Amino acid sequence: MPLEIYESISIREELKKELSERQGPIFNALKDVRHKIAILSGKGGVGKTSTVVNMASVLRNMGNEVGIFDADVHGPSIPKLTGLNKKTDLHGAWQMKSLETDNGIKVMSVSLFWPGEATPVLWKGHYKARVIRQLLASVNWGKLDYLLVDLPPGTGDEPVTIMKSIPGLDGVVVVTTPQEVSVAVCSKAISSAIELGVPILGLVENMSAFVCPHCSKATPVLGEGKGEELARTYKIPFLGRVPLHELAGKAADEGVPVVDKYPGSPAAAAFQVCTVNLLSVLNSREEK
Ligand SMILES: Nc1ncnc2c1ncn2[C@@H]1O[C@H](COP(=O)(O)OP(=O)(O)OP(=O)(O)O)[C@@H](O)[C@H]1O
Repeated sequence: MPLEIYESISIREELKKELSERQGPIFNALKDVRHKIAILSGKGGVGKTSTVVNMASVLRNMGNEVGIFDADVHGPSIPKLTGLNKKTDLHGAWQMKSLETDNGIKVMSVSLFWPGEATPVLWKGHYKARVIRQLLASVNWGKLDYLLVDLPPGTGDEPVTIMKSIPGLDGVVVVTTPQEVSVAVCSKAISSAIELGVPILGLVENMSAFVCPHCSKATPVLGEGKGEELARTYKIPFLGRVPLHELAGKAADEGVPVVDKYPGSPAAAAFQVCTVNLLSVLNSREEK
């Protein structure tokens, strides 16, 4: 048997062990969190963070207790997209306090205590992983129905290390655009999650077509149907497609999820559908 196969088997076993961990500081911090869902994209800039904040808001608006953990150390944009510009406090040795958005979503992100937006994070891989694990363990999340984790983009060991750090992870939601270049990288991310035994809860196709704000005509500027095709290939639930829409970008710049700022817009309606579909996937998994 080739060496790589031995390696992947041992990584998979290690991951399974960590995901089912029933002790330790991270397990304790997350013990009252019912569902833990990570959002993965492979390629950067496809709308992973937008999916996180909008799904979180839809869940919150349904009356759930919701948290967001921003694990994207290099481009932590959750606070910006949720209008959080306060800084959090260090309470004693690594005891962190999450901050709450206006509608009561708990948020933790490196950028909440980082000195300035222009200051880059120059941590090495193993140190980054340690900080992320420490952050996860030191936040008092309390009782949550859903914790959404914004993973860093990529298919390397960074998102994998973070997934490994979350005991009892329900699975991942994958986000891609319909563009060939995004779908290709995304399929790598899906393969690595499958290889590691992480359940894929569903796929969201973002920026699926440009909706003209004047005539409402939809034009598939980044291609058509490739996300859904990818979901079919891997037998992953297709959660829905979100159009590229002016109001989604505008809401992000205003620091409010589009589902709250422009609830009647096509992008808001689409995020709503994707979240409801995600909930049915979770329910059907629970019934099994
Ligand atoms: N459906 C959409 N319509 C219009 N603009 C969108 C849409 N989805 C995302 N955007 C915009 O595209 C940009 C990238 O989105 P976002 O930050 O969510 O992507 P990301 O995949 O998380 O990026 P990164 O990999 O850098 O973290 C943002 O400016 C966002 O407002």
